[in-house]
Amino acid sequence: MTPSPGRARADAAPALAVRAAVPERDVDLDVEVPPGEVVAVLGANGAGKSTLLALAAGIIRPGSGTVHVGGRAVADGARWVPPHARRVALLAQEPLLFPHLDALGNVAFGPRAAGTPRREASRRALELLEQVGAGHLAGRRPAELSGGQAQRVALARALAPGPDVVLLDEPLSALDVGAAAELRQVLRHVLREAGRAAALVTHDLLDVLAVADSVVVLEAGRVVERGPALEVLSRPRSAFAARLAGVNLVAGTLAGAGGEAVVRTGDGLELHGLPDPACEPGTAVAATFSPRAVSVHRAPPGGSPRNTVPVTLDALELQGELVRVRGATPGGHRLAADITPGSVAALDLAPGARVLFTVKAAEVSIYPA
Ligand SMILES: Nc1ncnc2c1ncn2[C@@H]1O[C@H](COP(=O)(O)OP(=O)(O)OP(=O)(O)O)[C@@H](O)[C@H]1O
Repeated sequence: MTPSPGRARADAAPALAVRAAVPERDVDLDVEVPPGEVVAVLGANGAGKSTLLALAAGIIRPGSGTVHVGGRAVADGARWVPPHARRVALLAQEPLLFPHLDALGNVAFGPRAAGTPRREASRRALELLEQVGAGHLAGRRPAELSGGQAQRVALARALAPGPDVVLLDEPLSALDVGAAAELRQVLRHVLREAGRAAALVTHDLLDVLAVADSVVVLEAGRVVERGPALEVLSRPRSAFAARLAGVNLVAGTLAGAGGEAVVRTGDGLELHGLPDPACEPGTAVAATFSPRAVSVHRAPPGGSPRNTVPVTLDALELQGELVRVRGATPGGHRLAADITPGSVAALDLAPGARVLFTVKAAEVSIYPA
């Protein structure tokens, strides 16, 4: 797997390495999570995502191959380390907290069971609850927590024993949009920014953008694509990554703020858009917009405040009643527009045509990347 830019040390063992097959599921995987890196695991239903987590967590045994956690073999022909001794933590869709313990007790449970003295375990538990924005909930029992609050506590509990790798199985999918957005930022903070290694199974583009350093895409039990998150999403090769992206995505740096926000790329492309509140000027961001929001022109549209980008077309394909027109900017950013067959004819579009794509700033969403 491509090492993480800057963070993974070439000499450090991967936090997780699964090179294993489960023949009865027709799954044969080769997936690595470098130290300090969050890897998003993507794929359609039945692609093998849960099987990957189950192999890592020790819920199923591989038919052949090996599983390593923090450089230590936890499953191979000769060895089998049970789940509790693997130094992995699993966060599922449902928080599954102990109902009779308060939040602090839930988070301190793992360290206490491992022999940490009570006072030290409580201190550490409170620190983690504060990191996930749940310090004020320390004394509450699970029945007194909202879904989002309970999932924060479950996250703190997963982190408490100091696992080598955190496994997250669609951790936001049971939450409403608002709670999911908040927890997504918490995950970004405690995983990606804190340099904790994790494998995150998700179906959500926003999770990938906010939390993941890199992605692996699974299809029919095999890895079909892997690489840095923005690279895979902006130049998807697998059908699944293309569908997930489903949008135009341009990575760059944020300049300005609010109504004046601009994403600048290294090759001179600028896109005005609406930034997510979590975006900060000067940081890496991704501008996204739907192909349906793009208009195609042969000449610059007069007096328009829209973003205007030169594109050389390389493909036209029918998508329902519209034609998806694809091409690349001079800097190599791949973009798509969905327009009517009538427009395609009127503009005389064909591969090789040089056109201008325009999109209103109000149609461009900017997310932290
Ligand atoms: N308990 C099981 N016994 C046998 N086969 C299974 C079992 N669980 C999953 N499979 C099969 O293994 C393959 C991989 O499934 P897996 O659950 O890992 O996919 P997934 O990507 O997690 O899917 P989803 O997004 O639906 O959760 C599929 O062909 C599935 O039918």
